[in-house]
Amino acid sequence: MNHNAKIKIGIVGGTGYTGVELLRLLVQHPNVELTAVTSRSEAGQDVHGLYPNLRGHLDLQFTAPDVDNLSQCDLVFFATPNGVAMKLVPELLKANVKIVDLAADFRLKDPLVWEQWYGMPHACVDVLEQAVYGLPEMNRTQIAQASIVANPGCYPTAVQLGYLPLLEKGLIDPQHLIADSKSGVSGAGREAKLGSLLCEASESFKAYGVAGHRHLPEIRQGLSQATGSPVGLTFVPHLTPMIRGIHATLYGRLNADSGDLQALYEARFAAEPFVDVMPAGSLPETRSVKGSNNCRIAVHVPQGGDTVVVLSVIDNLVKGAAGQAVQNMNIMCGLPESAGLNQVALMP
Ligand SMILES: NC(=O)C1=CN([C@@H]2O[C@H](COP(=O)(O)OP(=O)(O)OC[C@H]3O[C@@H](n4cnc5c(N)ncnc54)[C@H](OP(=O)(O)O)[C@@H]3O)[C@@H](O)[C@H]2O)C=CC1
Ligand SMILES: CC(=O)N[C@@H](CCC(=O)OP(=O)(O)O)C(=O)O
Repeated sequence: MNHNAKIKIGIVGGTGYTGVELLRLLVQHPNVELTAVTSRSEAGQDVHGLYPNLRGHLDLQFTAPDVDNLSQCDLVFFATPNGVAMKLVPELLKANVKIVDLAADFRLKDPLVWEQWYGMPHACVDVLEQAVYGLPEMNRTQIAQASIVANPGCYPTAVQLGYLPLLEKGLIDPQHLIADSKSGVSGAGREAKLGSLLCEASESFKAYGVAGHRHLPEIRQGLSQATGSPVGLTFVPHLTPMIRGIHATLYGRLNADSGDLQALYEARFAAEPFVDVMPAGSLPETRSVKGSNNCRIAVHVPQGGDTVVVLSVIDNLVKGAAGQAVQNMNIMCGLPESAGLNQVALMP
């Protein structure tokens, strides 16, 4: 790709929380030009009319999601509910448009598993086969060659990054992994839902999806790739009364000779621009990554026992969605991986 010409970008689903987060990041990206931002409900309206944070940064109107219009782009992000992208992507790929899907349409390699968890048959199994799972810390080389990237889910990003070093080295029992994970309410999207109301979600804390959450097969698929064989995982998500952030507390039973885990984590992520292994004994906070594309990780072995506890935090809308999507775009387009992604988190 010619680095002097700006990459023409389309966003399908520009009114949602991940859509506006893509806009926040991309208006400051040096190598892109936003050419199409879609919304069915806001078509014809100024984007900055809905999101005043973009006033002075973007002069564009929402348009209806039209394939002919989107085909003029070099790369299109889908920030839409599950099941939307798979209907439009085949035509866009034929028009040589690269795709990053923030939804789950292309994340699960087995179409029957997808149907089981998402309740609908897959619309383009051939495209599913060519899609690359967009966790750069695992699949960077394949992402660089991909026409279509499946951006990981928010919980799966925090959980997989936290477990990878231990599983790659075979240091924990892969059959009894426990991922106790908490998310802010923006993880549920902008659409009106009872559970997202202030009076329902604030000043309270609860688990959900204990019997089975659709991120379970996604995390299992990624961790099985890391170990080379199926893993056993108990994944319990929780809703916390905050807007952004994911905190995953990950447990594993150590094998006898596990060695210096702090050194292992530091070495595994030394070259990763967006994974910060914190000093021994640290307790990462979600606010330390709020608004940034970082994952901060700390590794503990309480009382020197046989259980390792890994703490992994991300912003669900950034490393868990839009930031990782831009990171994938950078890799796919041969740009510096950190281009447009150097935001420092907001504290407090
Ligand atoms: N929120 C988060 O933290 C994360 C979300 N994701 C995933 O990213 C995707 C987007 O999430 P989020 O931004 O939270 O969702 P929202 O509900 O906030 O936004 C959805 C967007 O999609 C558009 N849309 C809805 N239906 C269609 C359709 N049939 N055709 C075209 N556009 C449509 C909506 O606009 P309009 O109706 O006006 O067209 C809206 O802009 C989802 O798949 C979600 O699971 C992934 C990781 C984290
Ligand atoms: C707090 C909350 O509701 N979180 C969402 C997950 C976030 C997400 O959007 O994940 P996908 O991209 O895989 O759909 C949930 O549990 O359904």
